[in-house]
This record gives sequence, structure tokens and C-alpha cells, in this order.
Amino acid sequence: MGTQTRWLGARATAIRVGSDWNCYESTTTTRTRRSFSLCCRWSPLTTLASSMPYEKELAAAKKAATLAARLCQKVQKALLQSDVHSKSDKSPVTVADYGSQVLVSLILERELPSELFSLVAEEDSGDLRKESGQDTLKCITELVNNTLANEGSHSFSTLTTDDVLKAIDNGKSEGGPVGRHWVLDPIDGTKGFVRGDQYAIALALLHEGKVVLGVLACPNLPLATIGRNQQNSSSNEVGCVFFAKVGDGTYMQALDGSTQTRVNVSAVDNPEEASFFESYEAAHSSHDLSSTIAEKLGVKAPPVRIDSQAKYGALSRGDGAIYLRFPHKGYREKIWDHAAGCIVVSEAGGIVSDAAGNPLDFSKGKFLDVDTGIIVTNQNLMPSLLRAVKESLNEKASSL
Ligand SMILES: Nc1ncnc2c1ncn2[C@@H]1O[C@H](COP(=O)(O)O)[C@@H](O)[C@H]1OP(=O)(O)O
Ligand SMILES: [Mg+2]
Repeated sequence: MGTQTRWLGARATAIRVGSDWNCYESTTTTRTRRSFSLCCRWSPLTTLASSMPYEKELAAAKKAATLAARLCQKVQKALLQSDVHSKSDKSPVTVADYGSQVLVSLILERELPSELFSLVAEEDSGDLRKESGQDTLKCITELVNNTLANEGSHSFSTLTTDDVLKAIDNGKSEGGPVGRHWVLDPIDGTKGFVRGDQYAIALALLHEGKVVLGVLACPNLPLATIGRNQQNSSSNEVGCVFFAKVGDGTYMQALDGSTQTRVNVSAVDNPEEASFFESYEAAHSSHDLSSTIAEKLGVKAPPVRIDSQAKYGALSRGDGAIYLRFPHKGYREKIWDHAAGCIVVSEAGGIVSDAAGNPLDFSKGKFLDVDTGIIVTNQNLMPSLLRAVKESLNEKASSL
């Protein structure tokens, strides 16, 4: 038997010598022999891929989030072309929300058949099972079937309304510290979606309470930098997918599938050169508090306000250096609003914490135990940001 080579993707090559397969991990400059035990005997490529932690899960998550993004794009386009009356109507966003959840649920189940499937997702089918929800249910079913047919997922036979209800109800899991749980926000940033601005499909996997992979599909986010040097950008192209798995860095590619590039958070260490992100909606995060913190820190640039976890994506590629989120009293943060964003930023070298500097704990079910706020920045700026946050919160408390 001679020598045979198999390309296993950007990071590895398997070379067969006689009946043995050896795996070589490649970087741009070196090629180092690794003794992966699973690769040392003949094994199909799928076996090797599945031996890499969370590789097949990441591939499935990217496929699911991308397809869901296609569905959302279609609905947003129709929504923006419609008249003023239907723009204030909530039904298009409802249809897209459910449709996105159905697609993610179906794709994950189809692509990962051997897994015990647990999904913690924002929507449930209660309203669609009522008499008043029947038209919406039919509309969702048609939209999902059209999306699957148009995007080449011919392996699905035409779905019935019952299939759609079942796929939505897959998302009823409560999460928690044991086992694996997918976490989904089918449309994060519904306000931005309706306005025609930013939104994201946010999908993450928890394993024993920790986020191990995340995908953020941001259909309206420019591929070029936002927030700084915007005027120099030569490309108007929009639609990004950010993805990360634990220990493997963060990558970005175009929604339509360009080559992936590794991304890193900004390395800025002078707050005067930093810019910061916050919610577009003042109802979601206190703009006053952010502005006090930014001023104390010495940030000169005005805030960059965008909706959804697109902020985490933009931050992961260094568009800005800080993200401040201070919801109003009584609001409880959900895990699906931060899980994907958190790993996308942390694998890009950033830090995501609560206002006191503690890491976010995704192991406690649907909610995060955060009562003051969430702050995100790079390692250089975090110590001074924490000081500025502490001082600002103390001042706010003593002024009450
Ligand atoms: N009152 C609120 N305070 C804080 N966040 C909220 C509030 N209402 C909804 N959200 C959620 O905040 C996230 C978007 O925040 P922002 O875009 O401001 O960063 C979304 O997950 C949004 O939910 P949803 O996903 O249903 O749109
Ligand atoms: Mg959300």
C-alpha cells in the first residue's frame, strides 16, 4: 500500500502510510506530527472530524444559524417594503422568530442524530396552538418549507403544521449545570429587526454549565469595520457570521460563505483611543450610566449604539473596545441573550463579566444571576473599567 494524503480542512492533514493514518496539524509556517490515537488507524474522515471536540456541533450550528438568517432576511425585506400600518404590526417579527427557531431545531436534530437533544430557546408554541394562532402557524409552516426548498435542504420532506409545533417545542429545556444544552435566541434584537437595523441569530452550546461553542449570524452587520474608521471603508457588503469554540479562537465569515478569518479584540490600552458599544434602545440599558462610566474612564468617542448581540460580534473583531450593558431595575438577563456573544468575545481575547468583574454563570437555568450589569472589554482596559464602573455605581447609589 502506498502513501495517500487527505486534506482535513485548514488545520490538519491525514497521511496514510501502509494501513496507518497519521494526522498532521498545520500552521502557516510549520507542520508538526501529532499522534492522535484515533487517526493512527484507517478511519473515515467523519470519525476524525468527530474526534475533534465540538467540530461537528459547530458545523451543525453554523448551518442552522445561517439558514435561520436567510429566513429572517426574507421576512425583514418584506416587512420594510410594506406599508406603515403593517410595520407597527407585530406579526412579521413573530413569524420570523418562530420560523428561525423551527429551522435551528430541525437542523440540529437532523445533523446530530445520536445526541440526546436539549434546546433552551426563547419561543414556545402555546399561542400557535390556540384558535387565534392558526393563520400564523400556517404562515410559519409555509415560510419554513419555502426556505428549506430554496436553500437546497432537500433532505427534508414537506413539513406539516404539527411538525412545526413539535420543532418549536423542542426548545422547552430549562438548561442547567449537567449535560449538553443548546441555547438559542431565534431573533435577538427584535426592535432592531423591525426598524430595519441590526439583529442576530444567536446559538450556543453549553456543556456541564459552560459555553463551549457559539455562533452569531448578523445579517445586517457590515463586513467592514463599524464604529471607527467607518469613513475609510471601501466595502458596503453586509452579513457576517461569527463563530467560536472553546480553545480554538474566534472566526468571522460572510453570511454567504466567504473564507473565514480569525478575529481578535482590540488591543487598545489607552481609554482615550477606545470607543464603546451600548444598546440602541435606552429602555434596554441606561445610556446615562454608560456615559458617566465612559467619562470617568476618559473615553472621548461618542457611544456606538446598535441592537442585539451584533455588539459582541463587532467587539470580537476590534471595531470598538468596550460594551456596557446596564438594564433597568428588575430586568432579568436570559442565557440566550449572552451565551453565544460571550464565547465569541472571550475566544477573541476579550473578557465578559458582571459589573463587579465576576464571570457570567450559564449553569443556573434560563436566567443569568446578574443584577447590575454586564461589561465587556479587553484585558488591558478591564482593571480601569472596573474602577470606573464601581465609582459610577457608588455615585448613582448615593444620589438616590
Ligand atoms: N427591558 C429590557 N431591558 C433589557 N433588555 C431587554 C429588555 N427587553 C428586551 N430586552 C432584550 O435585550 C436584548 C437586546 O438588547 P439590545 O439590542 O438593546 O442590546 C434582546 O435580547 C431583547 O430581547 P429580544 O431578543 O426579544 O429582542
Ligand atoms: Mg434576545
